[in-house]
Amino acid sequence: MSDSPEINPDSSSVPAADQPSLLEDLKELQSTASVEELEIAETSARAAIEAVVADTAANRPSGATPAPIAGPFIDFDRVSISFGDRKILDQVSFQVGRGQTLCILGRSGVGKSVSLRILLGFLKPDSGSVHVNGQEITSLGESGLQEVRKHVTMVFQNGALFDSLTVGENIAFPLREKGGLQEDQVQQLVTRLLNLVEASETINLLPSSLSTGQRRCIAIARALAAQPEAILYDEPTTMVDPIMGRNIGDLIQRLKLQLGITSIVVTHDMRFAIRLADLVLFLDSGQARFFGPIREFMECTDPHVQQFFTLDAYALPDVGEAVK
Ligand SMILES: Nc1ncnc2c1ncn2[C@@H]1O[C@H](COP(=O)(O)OP(=O)(O)OP(=O)(O)O)[C@@H](O)[C@H]1O
Repeated sequence: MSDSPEINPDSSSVPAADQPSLLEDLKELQSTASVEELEIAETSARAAIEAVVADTAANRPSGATPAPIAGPFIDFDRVSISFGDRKILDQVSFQVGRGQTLCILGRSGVGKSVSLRILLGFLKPDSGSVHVNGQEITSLGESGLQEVRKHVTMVFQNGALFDSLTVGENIAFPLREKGGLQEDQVQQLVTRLLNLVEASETINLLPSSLSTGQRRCIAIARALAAQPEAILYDEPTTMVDPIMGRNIGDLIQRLKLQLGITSIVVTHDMRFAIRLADLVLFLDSGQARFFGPIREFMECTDPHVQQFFTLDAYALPDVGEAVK
């Protein structure tokens, strides 16, 4: 199969220079562009990334970022939650290292989104602990949780954009909220973030005129404006076409490789998970049936995992090939 998905190498074991980057996207231009055009495109791509990285570091208020701790950035330890007499998560554990991407897979209703809401403190587990950068969050009050949400943010399916504000104003919103930036700095950062998500042409549009996929890219740019260390995505490829799905996947990958963002992605899309994940959490009947590297997941012989592959192969025929 010519376009079989590649399994991502463990990012921690690959030298940065060998990792794919935004600049690799430019290789696609090689068949059509002149050497000069390529150099300009490459230079501006590199400049956009470096500028966002620099701004991300420079504009973070001093003392606002907790010092990195040794150990996982996110640690979900034996977490259980029930609604009424329905146990949704039963002693579920997983860990995500800084800069890693975890994909949470499983059939409908197994608690994937509930896990994200627990991580953001919107739901309290009945038992277990959740640490973010070493801090236990399940016992925090609202002000403590708001502090955590500055470092771990969420991109919702619908983008959760303000419909009355233009795209540019939506992205500027968290920058202005945070304070400390001159208006021209806000505008520069908005431009750079839109370049990073390759949507600069949308700056003056209202969200209602965007496609679902574009709204998600803008939501990612707005999430980045808050300078998070981790981004949680709930079904980022639902209701978008395969090309837009691939663009969103490429963007999540770039944020990992270029900005070191930690990602947790809830998805039904196996191809997406194969391309992006360092780690997989597979939820089934309240339990973590599998947690570990994507490569081991692909070889997992647990009958529940195998059944998921089989069902997925019905929905997406060429994923079956990838699983074999
Ligand atoms: N606040 C709540 N009160 C009661 N039940 C809830 C609540 N939140 C979620 N649930 C239930 O918990 C179960 C898991 O929900 P969740 O949204 O995590 O599923 P999911 O795995 O993300 O599924 P899908 O892939 O369909 O989005 C569902 O049965 C849902 O109805």
